[in-house]
Amino acid sequence: MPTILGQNQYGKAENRVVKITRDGDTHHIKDLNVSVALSGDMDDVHYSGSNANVLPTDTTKNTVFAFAKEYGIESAEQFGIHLARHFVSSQEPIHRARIRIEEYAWERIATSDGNSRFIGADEVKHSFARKGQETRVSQITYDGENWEVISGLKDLTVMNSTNSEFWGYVKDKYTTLKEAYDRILATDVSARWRYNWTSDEQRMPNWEKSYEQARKHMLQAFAETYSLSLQQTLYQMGSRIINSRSEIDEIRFSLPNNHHFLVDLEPFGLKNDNEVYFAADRPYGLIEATVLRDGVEPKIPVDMTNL
Ligand SMILES: O=c1[nH]c(=O)c2[nH]c(=O)[nH]c2[nH]1
Repeated sequence: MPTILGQNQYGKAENRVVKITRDGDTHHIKDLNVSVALSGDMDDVHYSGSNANVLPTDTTKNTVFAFAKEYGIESAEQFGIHLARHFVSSQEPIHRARIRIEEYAWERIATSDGNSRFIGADEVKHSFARKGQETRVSQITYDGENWEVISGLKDLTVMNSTNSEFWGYVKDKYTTLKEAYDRILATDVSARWRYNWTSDEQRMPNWEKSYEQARKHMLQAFAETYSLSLQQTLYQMGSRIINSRSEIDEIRFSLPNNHHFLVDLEPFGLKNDNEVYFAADRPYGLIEATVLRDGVEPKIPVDMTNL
């Protein structure tokens, strides 16, 4: 049965590039998921396996990261235009380039007090929360006499583009991790907190206000902690809530460490001065712990934050 090749395209999909632009100590983030699809004179590679017209998909990936440094990311559209033009105009066999880009929006974490050296008027200059995606959750249990209310949130994605280090850890024969003195710290917060209210219906907490305040304190602690580990940041987030909200006795966190690896741009003659990162999705470190008011029995189940 004779066959012919139909429409075809190829390239590297889902290049997760994060670009930090430093304007003094104010940082700006562009966080993109860039997919490259090229087409042109590609009959030979399909029919005979000749790669003579094939720019490797690996090269298309490198180009995305190198262009983030060389041209910056002014907008997704502008970045896509640069890339598409480059592939079509620099490679004779390539006639068409389709660049698809998803952009993840971030907003600065607001603070109430201006007393931290990291804080401007009312925003942290290097701390961001991803726009509009967290889910608020709660679990209410009643046995006819007593109530147990556990509230929380999941998928609250936050990032500090500086003020995070990780060093001084155990090194054995399998350790390859390099010590970091200025890294990105990013996580998707999953937290559950337990209210100490159990019965007096006249003295029920204001659930809406309590949620807003717990979320706010958690975010402020994330933004304001100069972090030596995600574990340390977790503890600060938890104790800030316990110390500022008397109605909450216990909080449990599950925090993935969303790794951002500096891209080696030296092969392209470019210096990466903590600007261009590859946002890896897996594997990730997973840091989990409960923070309790002193003297209180822990009651939040260990696995609850993973639900
Ligand atoms: O904040 C961190 N805590 C760790 O336990 C850890 N382990 C690791 O490889 N990187 C990190 N980062």
